[in-house]
Amino acid sequence: MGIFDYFKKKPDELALPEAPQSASKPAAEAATPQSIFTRLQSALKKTHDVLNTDIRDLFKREGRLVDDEFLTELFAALVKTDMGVGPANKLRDRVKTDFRGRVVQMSDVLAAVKQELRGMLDQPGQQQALQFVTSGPTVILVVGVNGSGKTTTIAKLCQRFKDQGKKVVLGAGDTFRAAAVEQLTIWADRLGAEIVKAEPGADPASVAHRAVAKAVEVNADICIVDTAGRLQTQSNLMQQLEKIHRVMGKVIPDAPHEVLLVLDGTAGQNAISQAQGFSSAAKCTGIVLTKLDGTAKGGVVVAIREKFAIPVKFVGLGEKAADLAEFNAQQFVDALFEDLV
Ligand SMILES: Nc1nc2c(ncn2[C@@H]2O[C@H](COP(=O)(O)OP(=O)(O)OP(=O)(O)O)[C@@H](O)[C@H]2O)c(=O)[nH]1
Repeated sequence: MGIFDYFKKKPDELALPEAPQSASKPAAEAATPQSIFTRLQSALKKTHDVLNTDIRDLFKREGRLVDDEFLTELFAALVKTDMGVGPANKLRDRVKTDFRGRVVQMSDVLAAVKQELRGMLDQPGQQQALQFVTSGPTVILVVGVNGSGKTTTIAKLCQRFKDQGKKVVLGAGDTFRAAAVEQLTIWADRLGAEIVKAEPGADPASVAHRAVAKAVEVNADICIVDTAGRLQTQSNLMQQLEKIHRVMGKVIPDAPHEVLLVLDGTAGQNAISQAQGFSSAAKCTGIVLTKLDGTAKGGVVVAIREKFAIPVKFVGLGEKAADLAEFNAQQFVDALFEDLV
């Protein structure tokens, strides 16, 4: 069911997305590091369970000799999370270097795996936090394939910015689908954000241009522009993204300041190939990996970090407006191996 269908339901049937809180959210409801970790932990439960079952199996008996058989089994357990062969090989090699020929406890191996994994996920030098400009609106363009969670992510970001007391303008740049415009309009109304839209079939670049101009006019802090879902193979649509870029830059010279590529976490390794085409054509500055809560392939974050020069900035942990967390390597690794150590 698309998110739009939820709005057609009666309020008491609305499991999601949740209605926004008032503009000034009570401090008690603000996300604490602990509550974010708990949410991350429950979102990663499927991936965690698959990995933990396999790793526990490796250590059925206390103390295990690290030999070729063990290393192959460890590799297989890691690869199942969809982290990719390269990262799984690296982790196996680390364990091989540290422990080969020795009898080890599970905690020894996991400490080494966790440390190596954190190093792989933490990429110093990358701007992981969203970059805000110091004057004028910060312009965020949101791109991705159909159904990856773009509109939901925009709503989540909008809620986050409104909670921070920021003024937000949304641009309904998915002019291919009337429902997408309507969906974003409902979100804008709920969240108290201004929205710029056009008739179905209108040029999305013109909507993007008007949205940025409106953000300047009303002195907004943030302008977030939606785009239609597209495949990297649709070269005309990919060129359209470049046009959207150009016209935004005519209003504010260095806009868009962030281009977020929304990837569906349930796609696992397929998410990687989606990212490859987009990251260059759309000059992406960050990735939002959605639906981590619905997948046992959460290890794909590792593969994305390994392959791309752009950081994972956020992860989607559910369908509600609050289910968006800034990506944090330490928390991710801890949530993945929670209970094992
Ligand atoms: N479980 C879960 N579902 C999500 C998440 N993010 C989005 N969804 C769901 O994914 C579906 C598609 O989300 P949309 O936001 O409509 O996706 P979109 O990319 O805008 O779709 P198009 O406009 O068709 O390209 C909806 O049912 C959302 O509720 C998430 O983090 N977790």
